[in-house]
Amino acid sequence: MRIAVGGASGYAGGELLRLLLGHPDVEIGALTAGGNAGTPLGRHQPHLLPLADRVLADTTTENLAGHDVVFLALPHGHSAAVAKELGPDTLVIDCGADHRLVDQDDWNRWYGGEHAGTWPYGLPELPGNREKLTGTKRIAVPGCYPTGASLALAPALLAGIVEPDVVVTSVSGTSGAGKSLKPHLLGSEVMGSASAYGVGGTHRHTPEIAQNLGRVAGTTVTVSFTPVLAPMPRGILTTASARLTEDSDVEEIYREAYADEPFVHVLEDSWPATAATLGSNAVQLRATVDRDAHRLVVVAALDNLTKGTAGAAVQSMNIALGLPETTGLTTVGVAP
Ligand SMILES: NC(=O)C1=CN([C@@H]2O[C@H](COP(=O)(O)OP(=O)(O)OC[C@H]3O[C@@H](n4cnc5c(N)ncnc54)[C@H](OP(=O)(O)O)[C@@H]3O)[C@@H](O)[C@H]2O)C=CC1
Ligand SMILES: CC(=O)N[C@@H](CCC(=O)OP(=O)(O)O)C(=O)O
Repeated sequence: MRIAVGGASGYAGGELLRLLLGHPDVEIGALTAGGNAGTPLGRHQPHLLPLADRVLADTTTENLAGHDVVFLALPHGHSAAVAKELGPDTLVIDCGADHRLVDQDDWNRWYGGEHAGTWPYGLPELPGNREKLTGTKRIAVPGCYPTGASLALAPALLAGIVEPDVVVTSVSGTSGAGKSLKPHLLGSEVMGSASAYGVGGTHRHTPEIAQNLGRVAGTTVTVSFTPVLAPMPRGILTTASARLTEDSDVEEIYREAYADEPFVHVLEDSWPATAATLGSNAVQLRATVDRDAHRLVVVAALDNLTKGTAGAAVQSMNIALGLPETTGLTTVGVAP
């Protein structure tokens, strides 16, 4: 199976290629970029030695056509035009946000411009998603924050044990912001400091989290989401909470919800930490009850570039193509 990666010089593109180099059914075809087209991949992804001499092509439909699978790891708003020109037989996997949202008003408010449509959503662990991914030729990969937040709260909302009004705080590593130069991500700004941003319900992942949880709960879910930037290259640690409507064995609800999921690990003896998930497609999570506050509290850790993007893309590709879901993916992290 020949694959192409649009945006191969970026963080998500690099992680896709790291995983795809270990996928037994994949042959790596075209690799494209924006301004860095014409330069060797090794200059941008020195960890991908087997591909170091490959020269990046321009991100055009012509260069990406003729592959069985095309991954698009491009900035928001750039995937739709490319995807439209790729034939219906090509599996197109968009790591950006262009095809995630269902509601036109949400799209207009949070992104704007023409809405390219909604594709099957690459978070197989949410009810109904795995079936929609099977055999599809178009996949929208979730945002990294919605992955942690949705997996943290879905079992409780599905079981109906919490109010549909949730609070989520997620600490993220800096690679979540992409590779292009951003003054607030300069080492001197980030090192030795954690800082909140997108505060007060202004982050564009808020509607995506609400969309996922609303679908699970069968009712509108209000989401108060705060992202926090931390001085680490990768990883997301999410703390999510909601008021309980009844006394329940939350540990058992979470254990059962994810018992058959190869990539979601419910911890019993320790609390999730990002370091344990680095480079792995695992989400580690644990739920408990804050008895005095009468709230469910869930902590979830994942690698924003693996399960948060590229790993989810490969996992979803496997499902779409009828391959074993775990092919080319690991739950083994890198530590310390
Ligand atoms: N980083 C993360 O944790 C996550 C990222 N994503 C999504 O994945 C996508 C890529 O993100 P990320 O890898 O972090 O971003 P990067 O900035 O690291 O990479 C962007 C890639 O797109 C290319 N590119 C930029 N502008 C253009 C253009 N005008 N035309 C064609 N190619 C272009 C860049 O090429 P060049 O080097 O030439 O500029 C580079 O290869 C985004 O949509 C992002 O939202 C999703 C979930 C998590
Ligand atoms: C730390 C950081 O800046 N993170 C990014 C989220 C990256 C991501 O998941 O997602 P998209 O695919 O939706 O861009 C941000 O807050 O914009």
